[in-house]
Amino acid sequence: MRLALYQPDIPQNTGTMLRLCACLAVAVDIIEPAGFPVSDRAFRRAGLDYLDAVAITRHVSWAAFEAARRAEGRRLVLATTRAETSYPAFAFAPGDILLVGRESAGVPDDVHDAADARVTIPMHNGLRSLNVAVAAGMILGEALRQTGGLAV
Ligand SMILES: C[S@@+](CC[C@H](N)C(=O)[O-])C[C@H]1O[C@@H](n2cnc3c(N)ncnc32)[C@H](O)[C@@H]1O
Repeated sequence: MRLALYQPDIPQNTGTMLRLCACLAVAVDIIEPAGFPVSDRAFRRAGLDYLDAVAITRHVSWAAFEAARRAEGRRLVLATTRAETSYPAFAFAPGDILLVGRESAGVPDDVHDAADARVTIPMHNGLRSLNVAVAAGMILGEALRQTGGLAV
């Protein structure tokens, strides 16, 4: 299981997700451009703990990420409010990449359409969305539970 961040735009959310992935032994893909510097040096300068415990792969663009993913034959599962499949009802596989969108704008339509599957966290009526790091934590937890990845 991997977590991919589509053009992350809020450093604090990214820090939270990197820490989550360090603690759960999940590798992270950062799809650039990001809204802030995402180099190792920039993360260290920001005082990000756990950096040595998480495997981060940076991709210069969506196209570069897609090329790498397809070469590895991994399924892409998009977390989105625009899906009908509730995440616990989805059958995750160990090689899946869970993709989360920008805090400000989610993902564009072409990225939405490129995903092999789309899952949602059902929410109370009329509410817009969860914080991206919270959504990532909930879905990753379920995906790892299903695939036996919680025993790190
Ligand atoms: C704050 S939301 C983006 C909101 C944005 N205004 C939109 O319309 O997509 C940031 C990301 O968190 C994830 N997310 C938030 N709430 C979610 C939910 N209920 N189900 C699945 N993913 C969710 C998605 O990956 C989303 O792209």
